[in-house]
Amino acid sequence: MNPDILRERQNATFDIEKLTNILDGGAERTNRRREIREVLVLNDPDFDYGTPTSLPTMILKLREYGISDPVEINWYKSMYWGTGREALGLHYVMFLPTLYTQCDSEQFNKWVPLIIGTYAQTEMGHGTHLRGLETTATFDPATQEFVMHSPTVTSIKWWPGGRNPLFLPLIFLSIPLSASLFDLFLSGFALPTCSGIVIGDIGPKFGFDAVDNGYLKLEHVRIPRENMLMKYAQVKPDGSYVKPLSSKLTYGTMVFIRSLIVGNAGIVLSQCCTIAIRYSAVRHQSEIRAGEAEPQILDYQTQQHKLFPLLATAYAFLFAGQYMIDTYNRISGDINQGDLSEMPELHALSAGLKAFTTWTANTGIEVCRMSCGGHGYSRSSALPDIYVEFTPSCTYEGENTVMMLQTARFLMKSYRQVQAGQQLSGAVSYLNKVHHRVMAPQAVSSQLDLNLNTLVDLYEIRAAMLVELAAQSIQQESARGKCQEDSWNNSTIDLVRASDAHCHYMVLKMFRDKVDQIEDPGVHSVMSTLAHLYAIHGMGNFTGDFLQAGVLTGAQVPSVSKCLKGLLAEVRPSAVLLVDAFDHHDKMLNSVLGRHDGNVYEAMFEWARSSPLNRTEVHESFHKHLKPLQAKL
Ligand SMILES: CCCCCCCCCC/C=C\CCC/C=C/C(=O)SCCNC(=O)CCNC(=O)[C@H](O)C(C)(C)COP(=O)(O)OP(=O)(O)OC[C@H]1O[C@@H](n2cnc3c(N)ncnc32)[C@H](O)[C@@H]1OP(=O)(O)O
Ligand SMILES: Cc1cc2nc3c(=O)[nH]c(=O)nc-3n(C[C@H](O)[C@H](O)[C@H](O)COP(=O)(O)OP(=O)(O)OC[C@H]3O[C@@H](n4cnc5c(N)ncnc54)[C@H](O)[C@@H]3O)c2cc1C
Repeated sequence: MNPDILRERQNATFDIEKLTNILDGGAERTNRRREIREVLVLNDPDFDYGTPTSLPTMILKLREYGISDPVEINWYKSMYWGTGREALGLHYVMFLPTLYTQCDSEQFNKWVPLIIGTYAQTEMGHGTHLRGLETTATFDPATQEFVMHSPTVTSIKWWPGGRNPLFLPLIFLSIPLSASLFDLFLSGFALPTCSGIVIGDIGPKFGFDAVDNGYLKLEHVRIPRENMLMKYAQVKPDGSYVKPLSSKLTYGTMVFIRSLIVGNAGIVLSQCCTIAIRYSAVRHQSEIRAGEAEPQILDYQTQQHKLFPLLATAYAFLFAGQYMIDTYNRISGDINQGDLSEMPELHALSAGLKAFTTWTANTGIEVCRMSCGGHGYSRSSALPDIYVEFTPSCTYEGENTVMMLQTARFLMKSYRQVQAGQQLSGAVSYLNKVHHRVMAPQAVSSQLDLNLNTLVDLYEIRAAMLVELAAQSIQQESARGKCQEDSWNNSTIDLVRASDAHCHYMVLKMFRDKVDQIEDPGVHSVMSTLAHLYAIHGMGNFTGDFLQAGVLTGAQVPSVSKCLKGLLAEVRPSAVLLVDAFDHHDKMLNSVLGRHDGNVYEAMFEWARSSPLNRTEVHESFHKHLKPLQAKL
């Protein structure tokens, strides 16, 4: 083991295993995750990663082991495929959940065990604006079929991932009866027997190469009436339409996957922090004091300032992901029982946190890559591949700006309710104080109050102020004679800013609540330090907001920076131990820089030598192209 990394692991001030258990949701979950990793994947003689049979093997193994929980599927897949994506991601996280949540019992029993599918909602002309989707599904009572049709070039289904060229069970969103409502259809076409279908691949992408994203054009293709997913809405044999309790129930799968993406952003950021911090512990470069040995780059304050706030953010997002999934499971359980009262809040929370966490993690991956210098740009670091695979999460499953505006819609509605004298509960209950003006900033002392509860209060006041400012912008636009829609559009910068601040407050609050639950003194101490770092770092990035909210004075601003530097120094001794607690297996990370043993250079040389370009002393292209050319010169 590299001596630097060995030294970093001595004198631990907290129990790493206990922290890993907290991240997994308990010791039993840690044991189960490791069982899946060690027994069901690594020590499985059929484990054949990287071969053409990998995908079918994985599917059959998941079924053989009876793994159906989304988190356990993700544990298995991420061990099997490492940090990359694979062609069946969409099947597990969108196609199957749609069948689970939108099929009636007969359809469920008929389809779920049997098929692999994709989710074809987006069209060439519309990905965000679902009410603008153009694909039609027209019911023909004479034949008891729906006629599926792509009326325009912009209605061609575009992007469905994992498009299987031969058999095409897919979930469709189409406009069967009226522009405002659309429903889900399962359309199983066996190509090429089924005429009226034009299918293909949309071509090379920025990345996501393991997933074949396709296109699908339908020309009056007929499917049985029974293929409409009929849990919430039905078309009867006589053609009568039974509307769902809410038209937004059709959107349920997107809420589910957005809820998963929150935790996934934490996982991906934790992978990158593991790579960058372990590498920064073994990389020596330049000098701090003339004549002395080159220091570990982790001892540079700027390197700590790049990485330690991201380390704190990774923990914050992992805890937010746990909260999001628990909230999703609770509310979707209520929805299943017909209680839709909290559906709007679930939508607003999942949409906002999906955007907030993916935007932050997306930027953070690049900071981790650049903090590793040239070796960070090598594919051997795994950081370029992680970035390329993660960055579309800011676009898919709800484009982030649009998602933030959905959260803003909920915040504005909540603000209006408070103005009308209603008492709010849940995540927006802090807006009650705005109405009663108890949001007045506390007496701000000359010293920065570092109590975590106080910091959460300051973030709450900041969010409330920005919500109020956005609402006032809309009111001012209306007062200028603008219609409601234009008043909204002319305030969308403020609205996104308010949603961002609301999510930031929510994430810090979840972090603080999780720290409060930690009983082990050592783990509590180090997690409390990270939560403080997360809060103070955000205060440094958004100082203007806190000044504008009156919860920070100009005189206190220097102490924010001073406090931040102190917290960076406090984290430094535990940095490697804190990434060890993420418990990412070398085989999954697949990173020369992030190896657990820290033996980076030896592994990098071996990695380079294994490159296909180094198979022969002189590359064949020399003999094929250059040598004949030289002979002519
Ligand atoms: C730990 C385990 C980890 C597992 C790993 C998971 C990681 C993930 C890996 C990646 C997986 C797969 C690869 C990705 C493949 C990508 C697939 C896709 O992208 S599928 C397509 C996704 N498309 C979208 O998300 C479309 C976005 N657009 C919309 O959702 C809507 O058009 C919207 C919400 C923008 C607008 O809808 P609409 O116009 O109908 O509504 P209004 O804005 O007019 O609002 C009216 C009213 O409705 C409420 N509303 C809207 N949506 C919802 C909802 N979903 N639920 C509840 N309520 C909703 C809205 O709030 C308004 O309410 P009101 O009271 O009137 O204000
Ligand atoms: C890797 C990848 C995989 C995908 N897989 C699938 C899949 O399997 N199945 C599927 O159905 N789809 C899939 N998609 C499509 C994806 O869901 C859409 O790209 C996404 O919903 C964004 O919609 P759009 O492309 O129409 O972007 P647009 O909405 O056109 O966004 C373009 C710009 O317009 C802005 N904008 C749009 N509306 C508003 C508004 N109301 N207010 C302010 N600004 C606005 C956006 O903020 C953005 O800046 C995938 C996409 C990617 C990148």
